[in-house]
Amino acid sequence: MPLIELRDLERSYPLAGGRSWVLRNIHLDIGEGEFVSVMGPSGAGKSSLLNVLGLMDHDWQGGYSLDGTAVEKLNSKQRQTLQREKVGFIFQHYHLIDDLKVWENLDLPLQYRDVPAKERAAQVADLLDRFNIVGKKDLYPSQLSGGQQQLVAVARAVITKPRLLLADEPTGALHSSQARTIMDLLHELHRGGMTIVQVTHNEGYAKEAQRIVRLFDGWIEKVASAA
Ligand SMILES: Nc1ncnc2c1ncn2[C@@H]1O[C@H](COP(=O)(O)OP(=O)(O)OP(=O)(O)O)[C@@H](O)[C@H]1O
Repeated sequence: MPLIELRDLERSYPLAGGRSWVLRNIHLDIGEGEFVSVMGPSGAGKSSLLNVLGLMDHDWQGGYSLDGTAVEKLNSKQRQTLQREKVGFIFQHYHLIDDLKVWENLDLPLQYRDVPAKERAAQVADLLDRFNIVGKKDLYPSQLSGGQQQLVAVARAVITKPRLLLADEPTGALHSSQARTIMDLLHELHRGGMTIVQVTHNEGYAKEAQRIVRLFDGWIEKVASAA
Protein backbone atom coordinates (compact mmCIF):
# COMPACT_ATOMS: atom_id res chain seq x y z
CA MET A 1 0.00 0.00 0.00
CA PRO A 2 1.44 3.42 -0.91
CA LEU A 3 2.14 5.83 1.94
CA ILE A 4 0.13 8.49 0.10
CA GLU A 5 -2.90 7.92 -2.12
CA LEU A 6 -4.66 10.92 -3.64
CA ARG A 7 -7.90 10.29 -5.52
CA ASP A 8 -9.65 12.99 -7.52
CA LEU A 9 -8.41 15.61 -5.13
CA GLU A 10 -9.72 19.10 -5.81
CA ARG A 11 -9.06 22.42 -4.13
CA SER A 12 -10.76 25.68 -4.97
CA TYR A 13 -11.42 29.08 -3.49
CA PRO A 14 -14.66 31.02 -3.80
CA LEU A 15 -14.36 33.82 -6.29
CA ALA A 16 -16.92 36.51 -7.10
CA GLY A 17 -19.40 34.75 -9.36
CA GLY A 18 -17.74 31.31 -9.21
CA ARG A 19 -14.71 29.41 -7.98
CA SER A 20 -11.00 29.70 -8.57
CA TRP A 21 -9.50 26.22 -9.03
CA VAL A 22 -6.13 25.49 -7.49
CA LEU A 23 -5.89 21.68 -7.66
CA ARG A 24 -7.83 19.64 -10.24
CA ASN A 25 -8.51 15.94 -10.39
CA ILE A 26 -5.26 14.94 -8.68
CA HIS A 27 -4.58 11.19 -8.75
CA LEU A 28 -1.21 10.31 -7.28
CA ASP A 29 0.38 7.51 -5.28
CA ILE A 30 3.64 7.97 -3.41
CA GLY A 31 5.29 4.86 -2.03
CA GLU A 32 6.88 4.45 1.36
CA GLY A 33 10.51 5.53 1.11
CA GLU A 34 10.10 7.39 -2.18
CA PHE A 35 11.76 10.73 -2.93
CA VAL A 36 9.54 12.85 -5.20
CA SER A 37 9.96 16.35 -6.61
CA VAL A 38 7.02 18.59 -7.44
CA MET A 39 7.66 21.18 -10.14
CA GLY A 40 5.63 23.65 -12.16
CA PRO A 41 5.31 27.34 -12.89
CA SER A 42 4.43 29.90 -10.25
CA GLY A 43 0.78 29.49 -9.24
CA ALA A 44 0.56 25.90 -10.54
CA GLY A 45 -0.53 24.62 -7.13
CA LYS A 46 2.70 23.17 -5.74
CA SER A 47 2.47 24.71 -2.26
CA SER A 48 -1.27 24.03 -2.21
CA LEU A 49 -0.57 20.34 -2.85
CA LEU A 50 2.07 20.23 -0.13
CA ASN A 51 -0.33 21.90 2.31
CA VAL A 52 -2.91 19.20 1.64
CA LEU A 53 -0.31 16.43 1.99
CA GLY A 54 0.95 17.98 5.24
CA LEU A 55 -2.57 18.19 6.68
CA MET A 56 -2.24 21.95 6.95
CA ASP A 57 -5.19 22.51 4.61
CA HIS A 58 -8.43 20.62 5.09
CA ASP A 59 -10.73 22.47 2.76
CA TRP A 60 -10.56 20.15 -0.25
CA GLN A 61 -12.68 17.48 -1.90
CA GLY A 62 -11.74 13.96 -2.91
CA GLY A 63 -9.76 11.21 -1.24
CA TYR A 64 -6.46 11.34 0.60
CA SER A 65 -5.15 8.28 2.35
CA LEU A 66 -2.02 8.75 4.46
CA ASP A 67 -0.46 5.52 5.68
CA GLY A 68 -3.83 3.80 5.39
CA THR A 69 -5.82 6.52 7.15
CA ALA A 70 -8.58 8.24 5.15
CA VAL A 71 -7.81 11.86 5.98
CA GLU A 72 -11.18 13.14 4.73
CA LYS A 73 -12.93 11.17 7.47
CA LEU A 74 -10.96 12.70 10.34
CA ASN A 75 -12.03 15.58 12.55
CA SER A 76 -9.59 18.42 13.16
CA LYS A 77 -8.18 16.92 16.37
CA GLN A 78 -7.54 13.57 14.69
CA ARG A 79 -5.86 15.31 11.75
CA GLN A 80 -3.63 17.24 14.13
CA THR A 81 -2.62 14.02 15.88
CA LEU A 82 -1.90 12.33 12.54
CA GLN A 83 0.15 15.33 11.45
CA ARG A 84 2.25 15.27 14.62
CA GLU A 85 2.82 11.55 14.30
CA LYS A 86 3.67 11.30 10.63
CA VAL A 87 4.66 14.59 9.03
CA GLY A 88 7.66 16.91 9.15
CA PHE A 89 7.72 20.18 7.20
CA ILE A 90 10.57 22.38 5.91
CA PHE A 91 9.95 25.79 4.39
CA GLN A 92 11.93 28.06 2.10
CA HIS A 93 12.32 30.69 4.83
CA TYR A 94 13.04 28.25 7.67
CA HIS A 95 10.14 29.36 9.95
CA LEU A 96 12.14 28.87 13.13
CA ILE A 97 10.87 30.51 16.29
CA ASP A 98 13.00 33.63 16.61
CA ASP A 99 12.90 34.01 20.38
CA LEU A 100 13.84 30.42 21.07
CA LYS A 101 17.44 29.21 21.00
CA VAL A 102 18.47 26.54 18.52
CA TRP A 103 18.16 23.73 21.06
CA GLU A 104 14.78 25.04 22.21
CA ASN A 105 13.51 25.04 18.61
CA LEU A 106 14.46 21.36 18.40
CA ASP A 107 12.97 20.58 21.79
CA LEU A 108 9.53 22.00 20.99
CA PRO A 109 8.17 19.23 18.70
CA LEU A 110 9.17 16.69 21.36
CA GLN A 111 7.37 18.70 24.04
CA TYR A 112 4.24 18.63 21.88
CA ARG A 113 4.49 14.86 21.88
CA ASP A 114 4.88 14.73 25.67
CA VAL A 115 8.33 13.17 25.50
CA PRO A 116 9.89 13.20 29.01
CA ALA A 117 12.52 15.90 29.59
CA LYS A 118 15.47 13.54 29.94
CA GLU A 119 14.66 11.75 26.70
CA ARG A 120 14.13 15.08 24.94
CA ALA A 121 17.55 16.30 26.04
CA ALA A 122 19.18 13.11 24.70
CA GLN A 123 17.40 13.36 21.34
CA VAL A 124 18.20 17.06 20.94
CA ALA A 125 21.87 16.40 21.77
CA ASP A 126 21.97 13.53 19.28
CA LEU A 127 20.53 15.62 16.45
CA LEU A 128 22.73 18.64 17.18
CA ASP A 129 25.67 16.28 16.90
CA ARG A 130 24.44 14.53 13.76
CA PHE A 131 23.75 17.83 12.00
CA ASN A 132 27.05 19.34 13.13
CA ILE A 133 25.46 22.28 14.94
CA VAL A 134 26.44 21.55 18.56
CA GLY A 135 28.37 24.83 18.70
CA LYS A 136 25.22 26.75 17.73
CA LYS A 137 22.84 25.29 20.25
CA ASP A 138 22.61 28.36 22.49
CA LEU A 139 22.30 30.88 19.66
CA TYR A 140 19.07 32.37 18.36
CA PRO A 141 18.05 31.84 14.71
CA SER A 142 18.94 35.45 13.82
CA GLN A 143 22.53 34.71 14.85
CA LEU A 144 22.86 31.97 12.21
CA SER A 145 23.46 32.05 8.47
CA GLY A 146 20.60 31.04 6.17
CA GLY A 147 22.18 27.65 5.55
CA GLN A 148 22.61 27.05 9.27
CA GLN A 149 19.01 28.08 9.94
CA GLN A 150 17.83 25.60 7.33
CA LEU A 151 19.95 22.88 8.96
CA VAL A 152 18.18 23.61 12.24
CA ALA A 153 14.83 23.62 10.45
CA VAL A 154 15.54 20.19 8.93
CA ALA A 155 16.64 18.91 12.33
CA ARG A 156 13.43 20.23 13.87
CA ALA A 157 11.34 18.62 11.13
CA VAL A 158 12.86 15.18 11.60
CA ILE A 159 13.43 15.06 15.35
CA THR A 160 10.14 13.22 15.82
CA LYS A 161 11.14 10.71 13.09
CA PRO A 162 8.21 11.44 10.75
CA ARG A 163 7.38 8.97 7.99
CA LEU A 164 6.83 11.83 5.56
CA LEU A 165 9.05 14.87 5.11
CA LEU A 166 7.59 17.72 3.05
CA ALA A 167 9.97 20.40 1.82
CA ASP A 168 8.64 23.56 0.17
CA GLU A 169 11.55 25.00 -1.82
CA PRO A 170 14.04 24.06 0.90
CA THR A 171 17.01 25.41 -1.05
CA GLY A 172 15.19 28.41 -2.57
CA ALA A 173 16.78 31.00 -0.30
CA LEU A 174 20.25 29.46 -0.09
CA HIS A 175 23.59 29.87 -1.87
CA SER A 176 24.64 26.86 -3.87
CA SER A 177 27.04 25.40 -1.29
CA GLN A 178 24.43 25.73 1.47
CA ALA A 179 21.82 24.28 -0.87
CA ARG A 180 24.13 21.33 -1.55
CA THR A 181 24.42 20.65 2.17
CA ILE A 182 20.63 20.59 2.52
CA MET A 183 20.20 18.33 -0.55
CA ASP A 184 22.86 15.95 0.83
CA LEU A 185 20.95 15.87 4.09
CA LEU A 186 17.70 15.05 2.28
CA HIS A 187 19.47 12.18 0.52
CA GLU A 188 20.80 10.90 3.83
CA LEU A 189 17.31 10.99 5.35
CA HIS A 190 15.95 9.27 2.26
CA ARG A 191 18.57 6.52 2.54
CA GLY A 192 17.39 6.12 6.14
CA GLY A 193 13.93 5.27 4.79
CA MET A 194 12.12 8.59 4.99
CA THR A 195 9.56 9.45 2.32
CA ILE A 196 10.32 12.92 0.95
CA VAL A 197 8.28 15.25 -1.23
CA GLN A 198 10.09 18.43 -2.22
CA VAL A 199 8.82 21.40 -4.19
CA THR A 200 11.57 22.99 -6.21
CA HIS A 201 12.10 25.35 -9.11
CA ASN A 202 15.56 23.93 -9.66
CA GLU A 203 15.66 21.25 -12.41
CA GLY A 204 18.98 19.90 -11.16
CA TYR A 205 17.77 19.35 -7.60
CA ALA A 206 14.44 18.04 -8.90
CA LYS A 207 16.25 15.33 -10.85
CA GLU A 208 18.03 14.15 -7.71
CA ALA A 209 14.70 12.68 -6.59
CA GLN A 210 13.30 9.44 -8.01
CA ARG A 211 10.22 10.91 -9.69
CA ILE A 212 9.12 14.34 -10.82
CA VAL A 213 5.47 15.40 -10.67
CA ARG A 214 4.82 18.38 -12.93
CA LEU A 215 1.82 20.57 -12.16
CA PHE A 216 0.25 23.09 -14.48
CA ASP A 217 -2.76 25.22 -13.59
CA GLY A 218 -3.64 22.82 -10.79
CA TRP A 219 -3.58 19.71 -13.00
CA ILE A 220 -0.94 17.00 -13.02
CA GLU A 221 0.66 17.56 -16.40
CA LYS A 222 3.17 14.74 -16.17
CA VAL A 223 4.67 12.25 -13.73
CA ALA A 224 7.99 10.82 -14.82
CA SER A 225 10.97 9.02 -13.45
CA ALA A 226 13.72 11.55 -12.74
CA ALA A 227 16.50 9.38 -14.13
N1 LIG B 1 -6.13 31.94 0.07
C1 LIG B 1 -6.25 31.90 -1.27
N2 LIG B 1 -7.31 32.45 -1.88
C2 LIG B 1 -7.45 32.39 -3.23
N3 LIG B 1 -6.55 31.83 -4.04
C3 LIG B 1 -5.45 31.27 -3.48
C4 LIG B 1 -5.23 31.29 -2.08
N4 LIG B 1 -4.06 30.68 -1.82
C5 LIG B 1 -3.55 30.30 -3.02
N5 LIG B 1 -4.38 30.67 -4.01
C6 LIG B 1 -4.17 30.46 -5.43
O1 LIG B 1 -3.83 29.12 -5.68
C7 LIG B 1 -2.97 29.03 -6.81
C8 LIG B 1 -1.83 28.10 -6.49
O2 LIG B 1 -1.01 28.69 -5.50
P1 LIG B 1 0.28 27.93 -4.93
O3 LIG B 1 0.88 28.78 -3.87
O4 LIG B 1 -0.10 26.54 -4.58
O5 LIG B 1 1.20 27.89 -6.22
P2 LIG B 1 2.73 27.45 -6.36
O6 LIG B 1 2.78 26.51 -7.52
O7 LIG B 1 3.24 26.95 -5.07
O8 LIG B 1 3.41 28.81 -6.78
P3 LIG B 1 4.87 29.44 -6.44
O9 LIG B 1 5.85 28.68 -7.28
O10 LIG B 1 4.74 30.85 -6.88
O11 LIG B 1 5.09 29.28 -4.96
C9 LIG B 1 -2.55 30.44 -7.17
O12 LIG B 1 -3.23 30.85 -8.32
C10 LIG B 1 -2.99 31.26 -5.97
O13 LIG B 1 -3.39 32.53 -6.35
